[in-house]
Amino acid sequence: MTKENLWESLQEKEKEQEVLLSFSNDLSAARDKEELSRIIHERLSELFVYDDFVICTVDEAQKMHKTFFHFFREKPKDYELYDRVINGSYPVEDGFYNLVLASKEIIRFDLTKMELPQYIQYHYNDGIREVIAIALHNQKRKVGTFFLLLKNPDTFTPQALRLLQGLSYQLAITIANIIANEQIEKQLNEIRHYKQQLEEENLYLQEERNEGYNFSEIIGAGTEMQKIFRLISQVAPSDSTVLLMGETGTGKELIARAIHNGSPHKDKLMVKVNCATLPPNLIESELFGHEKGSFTGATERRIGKFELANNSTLFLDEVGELPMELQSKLLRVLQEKEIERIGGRGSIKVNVRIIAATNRSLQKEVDAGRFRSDLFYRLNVFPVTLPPLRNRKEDIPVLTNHFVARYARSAGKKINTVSPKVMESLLAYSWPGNVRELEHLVERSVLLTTGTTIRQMYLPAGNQKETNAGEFTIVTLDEMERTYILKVLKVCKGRISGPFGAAVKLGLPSTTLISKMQKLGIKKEHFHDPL
Ligand SMILES: Nc1ncnc2c1ncn2[C@@H]1O[C@H](COP(=O)(O)OP(=O)(O)OP(=O)(O)O)[C@@H](O)[C@H]1O
Repeated sequence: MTKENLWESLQEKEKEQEVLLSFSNDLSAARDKEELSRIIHERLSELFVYDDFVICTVDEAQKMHKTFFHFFREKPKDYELYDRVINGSYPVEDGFYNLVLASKEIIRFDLTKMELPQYIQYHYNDGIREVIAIALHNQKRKVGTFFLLLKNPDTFTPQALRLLQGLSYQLAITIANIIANEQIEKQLNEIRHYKQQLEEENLYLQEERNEGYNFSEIIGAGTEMQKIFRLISQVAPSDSTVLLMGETGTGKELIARAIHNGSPHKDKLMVKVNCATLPPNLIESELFGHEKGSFTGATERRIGKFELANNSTLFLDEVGELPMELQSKLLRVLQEKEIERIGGRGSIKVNVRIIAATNRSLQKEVDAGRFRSDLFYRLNVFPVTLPPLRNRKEDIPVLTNHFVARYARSAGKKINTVSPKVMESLLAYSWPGNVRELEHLVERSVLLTTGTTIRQMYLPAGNQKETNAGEFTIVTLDEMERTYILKVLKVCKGRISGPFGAAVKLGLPSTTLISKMQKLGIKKEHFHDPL
């Protein structure tokens, strides 16, 4: 080599080093695939003539490879086919890919002279005739491959190949970093998901605590409740769906909690949804959750009660109130054991034990066409019907004493019993509101009592059996009015307004009746047909 040639060659090498250095600097700044592709394309176009490029990655076991990024100049004609080919996963050992991966040098493939694997055949059909391929190594690990696709072969000089070889090291490092970043991002998303789940659980627990439930004490010495206890202990340890039926206030929720507490999931939270109190447009989101922006008002992603109850129990209270559309969705979830968040892209597997409760007869609802029969059969796996309090009078004394003790304790009073006369009136009363009504009555009486014995309890009029002809119980005007309105509502089958509604019968505008009902604490469940 002459002095001039040597000098030229040195200058050329120096230029190459410069190009490599600045290219490497650019590459190391790439944070994601898109940025990486933009940098590669901008910089490579300054140096070489090529059509497309593809970066592939190999899996941990070095058995399969797939496309990491494909840069194309012309939009694929058959996008469906393109999508299938590019998103496919292919074995490394195909007589093509393994050659590239094993080689430390750049390999040039003349596609007209060889048998082509499917993913290369696709590019060949698109007019590509030469592939310049290089393996990407990061430290000792093979990360993947880089393919330059050329429609017009032979445009590459030995200098261009050298440059490409030099670039492959930085390229491998960048790709390994991007993959690591993607994994970290994925893990962060999972952590965010669990954090959100924990926050929701926490919030839920606080709400539950505020409601002040006491799960451990279910009173029921009589034969009716003893039968229920036997049923509960049979079903609790299994994962069977339970349908609790019974009038309002008979203790369905209490029993649901007892079943959960006797189940293998007792250490987890039992999640409750009241299907009657949620506005119909929110039930779906409440049950299945929603993604951010999936509807107006969905400012944050929210996981639904089904997801919250994963590997635990979901208590669907007042399930008979579920709108028809939601009934179908619930049925699908129960059958397929997976949910879809509103606005979500995929389904999420859930393992949830269902306890449903209703104070309506679901069979009657099915007959009336208001409840899907297939959902009814799904829920009616293990039905338990709680008896109304009037049919288990033997429990009234012990329940009364239990509530007296509880409310006296919390009021800081030394009340320990009720007078025989009061007990007699409690036993004679028909208890339309069941145990809840008894509980509230005792609570009120405890507050009004000054001595150690409750001597007076103000039972609503109209429901007592006459103990002595000619005797009548004095009640407040509010109680009288409440009982009368309830009676009229029952006669009117729960209709408030309209020509056959209670308002017309009572000679009141329906708005006045509604506000009276609110004032007197009359709720829908008080005048719905009991079972
Ligand atoms: N056997 C019982 N022993 C002690 N307390 C009871 C019993 N049954 C019900 N209660 C109490 O009565 C109240 C009403 O019970 P619960 O909420 O479980 O009834 P429910 O049938 O679910 O009512 P609804 O249908 O109106 O939701 C609760 O405070 C509960 O603790």
